[in-house]
Amino acid sequence: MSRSDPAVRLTELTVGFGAEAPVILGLGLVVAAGEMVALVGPSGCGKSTVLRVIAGLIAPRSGRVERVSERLGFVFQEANLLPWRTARANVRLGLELGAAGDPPRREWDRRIANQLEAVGLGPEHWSKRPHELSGGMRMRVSLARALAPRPDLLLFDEPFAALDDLSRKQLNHDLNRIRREQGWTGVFVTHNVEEAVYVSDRVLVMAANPGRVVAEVAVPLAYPRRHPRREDGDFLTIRDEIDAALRGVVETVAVGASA
Ligand SMILES: Nc1ncnc2c1ncn2[C@@H]1O[C@H](COP(=O)(O)OP(=O)(O)OP(=O)(O)O)[C@@H](O)[C@H]1O
Repeated sequence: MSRSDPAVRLTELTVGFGAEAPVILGLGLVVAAGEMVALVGPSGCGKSTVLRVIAGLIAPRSGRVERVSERLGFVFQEANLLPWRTARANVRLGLELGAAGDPPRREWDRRIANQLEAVGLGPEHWSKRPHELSGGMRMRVSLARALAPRPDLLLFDEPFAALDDLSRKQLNHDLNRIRREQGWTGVFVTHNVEEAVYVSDRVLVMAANPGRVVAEVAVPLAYPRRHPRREDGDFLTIRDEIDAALRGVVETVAVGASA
């Protein structure tokens, strides 16, 4: 794909494990450069699998996977920090594992400091080890580690699901700011519809058995996005539309199960 192409394009994707029936069937997904797309859907519909296919960790049975850039970051629900390393040294790991010579070593300290500041972690925390940080702070370190090599594409697998509601909302807000500042493309898996609407430009609703996209809802809300947004009519309309699509998916499953 050339530079003007979408950042990610999945075409007629079918994925299965072993001899089992496919878990994803005929899925298509196009993510424009700079766009954030959220994936929601019932447990087991294949959201994480889609991320792993995009990352090249799983080969599909059939279909095409196209990605403009190899510069990819992955953020998981667990921060997965090295317990013996400080916050700063954990972010350094992102550079150690990145492309050799990029950025040059003399720029590492500045890059690490910039990313820790971008994710809202002050210098007073940089020398702390993970057990001295809160869950929200650990996630911020994890985010900084993924951002440090300056990826073009970030894949988020329920990154804030284990956090309390306030921390999650704060991180949603900060993520929007960081994306605006840094301009990467993202695919964000979540079970939380409000979060999906808050952090994305478009929400795709997936159904299970087999996993596929059944609805697509645009989120034409301008930055900055406010919390709480209960008074924001557009936000509620969009959230309700996604909720209705999800209810449809779950009811279909229930009817299928009783048939
Ligand atoms: N490595 C694997 N081997 C066999 N089956 C797998 C493997 N990975 C995923 N699956 C199956 O593929 C289906 C989709 O799993 P996936 O984790 O992508 O769903 P999900 O939508 O992310 O679920 P959740 O919301 O619960 O995290 C599930 O039925 C799961 O059991």
